[in-house]
Amino acid sequence: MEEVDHLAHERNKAQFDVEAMKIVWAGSRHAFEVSDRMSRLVASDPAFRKDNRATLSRKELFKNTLRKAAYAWKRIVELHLSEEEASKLRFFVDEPAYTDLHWGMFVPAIKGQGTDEQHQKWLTLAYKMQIIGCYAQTELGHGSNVQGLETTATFDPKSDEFIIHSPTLTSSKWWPGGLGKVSTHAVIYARLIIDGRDHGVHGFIVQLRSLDDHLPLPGITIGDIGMKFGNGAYNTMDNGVLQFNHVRIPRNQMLMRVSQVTREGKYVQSDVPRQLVYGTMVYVRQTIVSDASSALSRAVCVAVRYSAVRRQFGSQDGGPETQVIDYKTQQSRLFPLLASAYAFRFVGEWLKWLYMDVTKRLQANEFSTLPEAHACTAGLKSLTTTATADGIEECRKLCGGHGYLCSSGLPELFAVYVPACTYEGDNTVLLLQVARFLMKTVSQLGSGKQLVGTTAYMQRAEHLMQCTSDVRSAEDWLKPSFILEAFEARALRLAVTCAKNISKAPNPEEGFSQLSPDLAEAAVAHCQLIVVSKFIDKIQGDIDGMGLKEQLQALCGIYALSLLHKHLGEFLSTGCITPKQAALANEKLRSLYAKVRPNAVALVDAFNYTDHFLGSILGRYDGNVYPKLYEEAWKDPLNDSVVPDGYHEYVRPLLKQQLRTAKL
Ligand SMILES: CCCCCCCCCCCCCC(=O)SCCNC(=O)CCNC(=O)[C@H](O)C(C)(C)COP(=O)(O)OP(=O)(O)OC[C@H]1O[C@@H](n2cnc3c(N)ncnc32)[C@H](O)[C@@H]1OP(=O)(O)O
Ligand SMILES: Cc1cc2nc3c(=O)[nH]c(=O)nc-3n(C[C@H](O)[C@H](O)[C@H](O)COP(=O)(O)OP(=O)(O)OC[C@H]3O[C@@H](n4cnc5c(N)ncnc54)[C@H](O)[C@@H]3O)c2cc1C
Repeated sequence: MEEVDHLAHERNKAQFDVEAMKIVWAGSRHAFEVSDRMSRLVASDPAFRKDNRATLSRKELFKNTLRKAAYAWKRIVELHLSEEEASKLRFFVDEPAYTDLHWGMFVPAIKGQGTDEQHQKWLTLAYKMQIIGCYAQTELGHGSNVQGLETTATFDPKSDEFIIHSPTLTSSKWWPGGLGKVSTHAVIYARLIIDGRDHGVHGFIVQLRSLDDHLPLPGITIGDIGMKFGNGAYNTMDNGVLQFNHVRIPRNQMLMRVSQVTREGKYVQSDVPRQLVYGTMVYVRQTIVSDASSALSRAVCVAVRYSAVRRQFGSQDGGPETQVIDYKTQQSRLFPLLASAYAFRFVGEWLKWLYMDVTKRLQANEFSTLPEAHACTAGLKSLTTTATADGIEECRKLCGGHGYLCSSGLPELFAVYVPACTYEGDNTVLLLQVARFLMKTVSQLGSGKQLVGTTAYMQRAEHLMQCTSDVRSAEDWLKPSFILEAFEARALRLAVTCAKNISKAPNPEEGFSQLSPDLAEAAVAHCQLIVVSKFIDKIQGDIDGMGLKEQLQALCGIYALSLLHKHLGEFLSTGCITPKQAALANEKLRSLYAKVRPNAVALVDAFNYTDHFLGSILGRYDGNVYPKLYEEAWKDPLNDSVVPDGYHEYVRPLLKQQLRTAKL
């Protein structure tokens, strides 16, 4: 039967070159080609089927994940895929698995914190998956407070070993992904104790399970921590618990790039800053920002396509009803999310560049940009994951009742995604790290110190603290200089107000603690400024293709002005803009929604997602929603029989009883 594209009329309206936008979204032609090839490879292979996850028991689900991970590795080896291709393939398999932690944290931890000899030994094994590793930092009693970890690594000079021990229940490692059932090794974080002296938290490579029979090694107790939020979802991952009972490891299994312990038991701190022990978290936070754009764009793709298919009310003379995407309220909820998906894509690209830059500098023993890299990765991880988790849920609501069906793909996407607000640093805790960085920067204002990078705008404090916006027309709000000035002034004024209020407290720590809700808001304002400014930079760079710049300008305007609208209280109370200018911003926003409307479907097509990856009947490329939803319902195991199991035991007797009562 010929396939009908129910969204063709929408695609025909597009005013830009979708194929060119696919390249911009992917970052380069090369990145697009790799991504496109890997997504098709996964989508066309029935071994990667994923539409049955919500109906599997935990054990079936987990075994299925093991099968897929093994099969993915087989394909990676058979096809001689590069690291980039392999990581894309795993991405499109779209199922959290122990391999995420092996490649995403265990390998980077050894790379970042190990010495050359340690790389030689451990990375060689890890690259071939001859060992499987995880990242075991969090404990039952402490996650955010890394300095509060209790596991100990005591140096025994006699045997030249460390004794790894869990002294309390709360020191049990708790949460590490891949730990529960699969990992043979872990990078664990423990307090280094030498001669009774505590040198703080350090990383160690520890073998957990036998490479022959997979049983835990002596002194190790290990298991899965149990079911998590949602059906399917993150339950494909074996988040684990681990206790050590005086487990011995050789001295050379402490990760020794940052500091070393000599044969004689001397602790040597190299020139490298101690904070590099936290380096893996900086790396992963950076990848999480790019992942946020992937997750949000996926939900937005579903909601945009379905909003174009769905009709409700407004039929004139028996004609078709209104597509719900034409309701202005739908647009005002949906288009800022579409714009955010693009914004997070571009800020993620920039953050990757920043991370690579800081890594190069660290290799050359240049550490000056590390605090900024920490603040940017922490802040943007927090900002983008909060917005994405909220955005996925909003997309579910934008799809009405059908959004609540698992076959919409949105409930599972939300359940898989929402822990990103907690893992790799609780989002509030991370905002407070940004705030600390901002308070330090504010305290340097006027000292003559040159401010660079994302705080360079504070250099113009004298102007930004007293300026009023020159916006006179709605059109002015499209000018980058007006938008930037309003966002810079708001961020700086919020930060300076916090600093002033802290200085009134008996001491800075007390002041910081009292002011922390305001500080978190100041951190959000600073991070939003970064996203807006990187979006503007992107548009001002090389963008080829018919109509691309216009569309991206409209999306950038929507991103910035919808934030301005959402945080109007802050823009007005800090005196950055007037109520009149706020009304003009709203007027511009409405016109931008109208500009994006005919392009909305094409703008989500530019994500180039296969139907397999989207995993959503509502978001199908061809928009053929209703027949497929109807078909899908009959596949539910509950529909295997007409009369359900349990009817004769629990329903029939009730009905009989009512019959008897009725006769009486
Ligand atoms: C492609 C691959 C995909 C991969 C996907 C992977 C799968 C993902 C699956 C999910 C997997 C989930 C996996 C998981 O979840 S893994 C577990 C993740 N855990 C966390 O993220 C814990 C969060 N807590 C912390 O990071 C620290 O304890 C914080 C930071 C809160 C405090 O810390 P502490 O009490 O020590 O600090 P302090 O505040 O006195 O600060 C002291 C100084 O240190 C500086 N500082 C602090 N931190 C950093 C840093 N990082 N780089 C550079 N510098 C840093 C700081 O600015 C300050 O500097 P200064 O002011 O003195 O100059
Ligand atoms: C799905 C998932 C996967 C994970 N994978 C791993 C892994 O592979 N390896 C690993 O080591 N860990 C892992 N973790 C653990 C994760 O990193 C921690 O849960 C996370 O860092 C948060 O720490 P916490 O649980 O101690 O939260 P808590 O710090 O206990 O947070 C509880 C509340 O207290 C607030 N709070 C805490 N401190 C402050 C403060 N100073 N100021 C203000 N408010 C504060 C928080 O905002 C939050 O609202 C995973 C967690 C999840 C959910």
